Amino acid sequence: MELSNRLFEVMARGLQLEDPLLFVNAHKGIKGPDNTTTLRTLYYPPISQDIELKPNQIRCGEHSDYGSMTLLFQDDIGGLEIQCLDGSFIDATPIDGSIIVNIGDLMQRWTSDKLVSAVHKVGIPKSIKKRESSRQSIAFFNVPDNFSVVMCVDGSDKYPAIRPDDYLKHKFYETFKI
Ligand SMILES: O=C(O)CCC(=O)C(=O)O
Ligand SMILES: [Fe+2]
Repeated sequence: MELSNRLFEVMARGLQLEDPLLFVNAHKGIKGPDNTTTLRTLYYPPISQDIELKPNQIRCGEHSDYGSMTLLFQDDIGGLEIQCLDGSFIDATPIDGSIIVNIGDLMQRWTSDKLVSAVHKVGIPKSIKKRESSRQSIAFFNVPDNFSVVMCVDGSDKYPAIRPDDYLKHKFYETFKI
């Protein structure tokens, strides 16, 4: 949480916002009932050699995270890939002691596309040894408070103002059509 707040402040200062704590303040309810920030551990079971893989088999499908910012801790197995602006994917090769910072969709809306949400997926490691090991990652999905309003910080109307909980409902609907 402390690290997220430091990064939120750095982002706001980098964007030269009038209020450098704008993003920090929109996450103040993080421990309460009106904030859906989540810490999730993700376990990918080992893939033994006798398992038949489909062509282009992946461990986690292509997506961007819907919140403001995700801090992602991965082990040394690898497989995470990030999409570049030209549409190709590059490996986010694990670096010991590092954390991956992914911008989420709500931050992209908030900053009128100045910060772009990172499309990513988890593929199968090429090395047999790594494939046969399980993979563990931990994601800290930051989401602004339900009652905050995400509106373009540059004063434009590129995206209509939206509450994070309404945005989540809209995303669920788009994904599952329920
Ligand atoms: O396990 C990973 O490295 C990524 C997981 C992920 O992207 C997600 O859960 O949103
Ligand atoms: Fe993700």
